[in-house]
Amino acid sequence: MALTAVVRIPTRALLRPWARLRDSALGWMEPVGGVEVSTQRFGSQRVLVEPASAAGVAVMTFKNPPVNSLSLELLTELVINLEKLENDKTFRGVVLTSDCPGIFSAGLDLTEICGRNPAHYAEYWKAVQEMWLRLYLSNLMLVAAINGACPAGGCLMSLTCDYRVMADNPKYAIGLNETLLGIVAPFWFKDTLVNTIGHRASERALQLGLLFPPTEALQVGMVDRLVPEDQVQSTALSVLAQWMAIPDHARQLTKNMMRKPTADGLLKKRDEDIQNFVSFISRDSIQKSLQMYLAKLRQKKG
Ligand SMILES: CC/C=C\CC/C=C/CC(=O)SCCNC(=O)CCNC(=O)[C@H](O)C(C)(C)COP(=O)(O)OP(=O)(O)OC[C@H]1O[C@@H](n2cnc3c(N)ncnc32)[C@H](O)[C@@H]1OP(=O)(O)O
Repeated sequence: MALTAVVRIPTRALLRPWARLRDSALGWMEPVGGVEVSTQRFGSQRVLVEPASAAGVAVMTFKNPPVNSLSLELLTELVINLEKLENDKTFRGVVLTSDCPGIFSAGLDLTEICGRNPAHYAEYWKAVQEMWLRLYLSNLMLVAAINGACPAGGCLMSLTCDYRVMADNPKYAIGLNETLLGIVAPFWFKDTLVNTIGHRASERALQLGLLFPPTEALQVGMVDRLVPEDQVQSTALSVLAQWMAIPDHARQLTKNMMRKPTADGLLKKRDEDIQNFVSFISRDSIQKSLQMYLAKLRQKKG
């Protein structure tokens, strides 16, 4: 496979995302008795962040209708808000969930990787890498409250969390279905899955692009718990309450020990991975496959 395209990788956007988006954090910190504590809802247009009633816990809700596709804007806002939470030492745990009924996230925004130019693909892929690295290596305890469909990039996002609670609704499915779109999950998607469900199950799931209904997802270990739909968030919060009992320092060092070697795999060749992605996604045959897939999604309604 010849991977020869050379593209300029824009660095302005994600290295300093603060400079790119207007900060809409209202009442981020309130001085109380000389100590700064977070008390109010904050976040941005597509990522709401709300302190939970339990101390030290926040709920991060994705709100990018209709399907929470991971657009460049959503990815940027996610990273900004995560960084705020990481920097605010009052928070130790975060529940990630969705505001779109029946959908956790439809994964990467196909309109970002279809019909655009190489510079855009490079900028977008850098944002996807950044989202994965920040979530995967986060010092915070992350619990995914999967309240709907969770394909591809949505599944990847949930796999970066420390624990996954999924709605027990057979209409929903979770998995890395990239091959069904004619594309290939990159090595770091694969590594994240292997670290979660093991090599053999990953090999089968990735080749076949399997989307697991909740019961099968639980059996294979892709999610940790199934609960009725209206209990997904409350269960995620109670899981976090249990994890909060562990001393942070020891837990964080342990998490880092488990995950750093996988993250290093990407950190060592981020630029090469971007070049590979841009070459691959720019091919006519891949663009045709993506266009056909998008057209099929759009036709579903008609
Ligand atoms: C070298 C490495 C190379 C490549 C690696 C690239 C990695 C990619 C990973 C990915 O994440 S690719 C994205 C994969 N995602 C999917 O396959 C999910 C596709 N969507 C669905 O299956 C369904 O939309 C749903 C189950 C999430 C929701 O179903 P439903 O509630 O019936 O909604 P609709 O299907 O009617 O969709 C509403 C609306 O949203 C558009 N849309 C859906 N998914 C995406 C998406 N991922 N990106 C952009 N837009 C999406 C859909 O076309 C509809 O648009 P309308 O204009 O018709 O309203």
